Amino acid sequence: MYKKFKQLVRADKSSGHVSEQAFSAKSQLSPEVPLPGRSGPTSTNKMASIVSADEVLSKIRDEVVHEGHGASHVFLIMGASGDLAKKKIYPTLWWLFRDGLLPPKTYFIGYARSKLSMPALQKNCLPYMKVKEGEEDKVKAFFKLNDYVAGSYDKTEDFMRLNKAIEEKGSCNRLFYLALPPSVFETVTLNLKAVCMSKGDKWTRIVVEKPFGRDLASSNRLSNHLAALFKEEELYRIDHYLGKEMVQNLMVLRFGNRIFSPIWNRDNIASVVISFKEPFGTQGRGGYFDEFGILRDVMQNHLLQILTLVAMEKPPSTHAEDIRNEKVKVLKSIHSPNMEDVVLGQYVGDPNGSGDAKDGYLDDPTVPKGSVTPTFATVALHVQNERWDGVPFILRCGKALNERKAEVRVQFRDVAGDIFPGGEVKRNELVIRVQPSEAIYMKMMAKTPGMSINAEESELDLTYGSRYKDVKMPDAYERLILDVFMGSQIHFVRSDELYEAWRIFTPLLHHIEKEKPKPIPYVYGSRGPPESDEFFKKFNFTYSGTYKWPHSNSSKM
Ligand SMILES: NC(=O)C1=CN([C@@H]2O[C@H](COP(=O)(O)OP(=O)(O)OC[C@H]3O[C@@H](n4cnc5c(N)ncnc54)[C@H](OP(=O)(O)O)[C@@H]3O)[C@@H](O)[C@H]2O)C=CC1
Ligand SMILES: O=C1O[C@H](COP(=O)(O)O)[C@@H](O)[C@H](O)[C@H]1O
Repeated sequence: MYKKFKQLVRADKSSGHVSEQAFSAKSQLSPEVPLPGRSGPTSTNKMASIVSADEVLSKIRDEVVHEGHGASHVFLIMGASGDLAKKKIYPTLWWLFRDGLLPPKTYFIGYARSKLSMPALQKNCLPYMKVKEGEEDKVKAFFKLNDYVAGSYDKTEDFMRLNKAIEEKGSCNRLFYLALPPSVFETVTLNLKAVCMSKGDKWTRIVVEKPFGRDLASSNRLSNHLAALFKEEELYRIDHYLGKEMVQNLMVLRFGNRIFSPIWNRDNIASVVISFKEPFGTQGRGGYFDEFGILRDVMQNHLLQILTLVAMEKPPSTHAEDIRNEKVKVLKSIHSPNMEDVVLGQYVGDPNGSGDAKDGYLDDPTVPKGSVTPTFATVALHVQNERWDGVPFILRCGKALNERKAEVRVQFRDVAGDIFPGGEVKRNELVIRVQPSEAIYMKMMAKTPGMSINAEESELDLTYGSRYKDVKMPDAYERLILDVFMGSQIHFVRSDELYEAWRIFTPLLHHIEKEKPKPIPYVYGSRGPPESDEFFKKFNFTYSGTYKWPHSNSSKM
């Protein structure tokens, strides 16, 4: 029955196979879904021109809550019994509800195979919801709006029951969050399309979580499947890094400041480093991780998305399609890296460490014996266009490292004709710290205060913790889920972006899988393999180690 249904939908869409070009043409044509009560691009521009999180939140209240035309919304959590649902999705919905950011008539329905009662589901989620004292009544009110339907992922009758539960809420917009394993993805989406779509003037939006395939072919299969069922503007592919404050800030920083545009190019920038570091290993989830490895888990999506925002040309507007068109152009200018552009590592236990740190990746009982899956990778990508030719973009990510950190480091070229004796002049570096403790700082030379005329390293510093003391910084999922309510796709991945991301990484991934190069061992809690630092030098990133920041506890701010 599913096959037949799929064929029918495909037949409807002429060829049934949606090519890369077709994706691209279609998404370039389709305008962004407008905010409730407003026309598309204008409203989106308005949102993007606001900088502070507080302003954004109050604007959202205006736009979504008060201009929601009184429409009912049902938020469906598909896979409601799972890890993502309990740790991220339910807590996020609760925070949005608590802060009054959701449209007034929003209901929540969880769906999964487990025969759970609502109190049992509530018990699973509560530990992650950070309910504060005094919020007990509100949390009760939140759960009163929640229902749970148990059903299979492949029986249409079960989806009919789900549809009935939705219909009991009246005519409503429907937002399906697919917090599901890839194995049930196809049958669930087929059933949703068959029996659970909204009717009349109400919309249906589908939020899709990664993994979006595991290489170009599987990702294309998934994209074609989804394109046969839903319109691109109904699909929201989440990359939660696009919901982070400092990642969203990249556009404003680059295009809202006159000082950066003239220097943002190969004439002035020596190299760009985009880093992700985590201080813990696979924590017993190595079985899952081993199927993907760090390149698929973090680099191909989060770090590459950040790269596109650093490297893209200025879009004509902040309309989602204009931004995503520019991001795709950057990706199209990147060739696949080969093994000379790569350092791979795998963590080993630290005999002197405590707790988890004693165990290496291969000590995780869920990891296959002798696995060569990398838990650390440094890759140099080259954006071969007029702006960036010759500027390496060094992407680096790893688990079980010495700290939690995500940052972008734009290192400028050496000052020409240095007049200061003793080699004191160091390269400028613009650092955008994504997490923890958001900050933007420019490492720069200044005269040593006092009688001397020496130059010394100092900084221009925008530390969010001190500059925006009372601003509540929303979590990435809060922003992104609200975006879905509002119909804004700016911070979601379009199908052609996904295509290009896999095109870049698939040859390398296949090579690694075939040749099984042994990753370089690095000790749990270290900075990764020393070879990665050598690699940085080779790709024109100069580390002097001389810069000193006066506040010793800066990274804890
Ligand atoms: N607003 C704020 O909060 C500000 C905070 N600071 C803080 O000051 C401190 C120093 O600033 P930062 O810009 O990091 O200064 P540095 O240029 O000294 O960079 C230090 C970082 O360089 C990396 N590194 C170490 N050895 C090498 C190597 N051989 N090759 C390449 N990279 C290497 C390390 O990070 P990795 O292990 O990731 O490679 C290290 O953390 C940081 O803690 C920073 O957060 C500074 C300015 C403003
Ligand atoms: O997507 C993923 O991201 C998390 C890190 O997210 P963060 O917001 O905590 O930085 C990572 O732990 C996980 O392996 C990866 O799949």
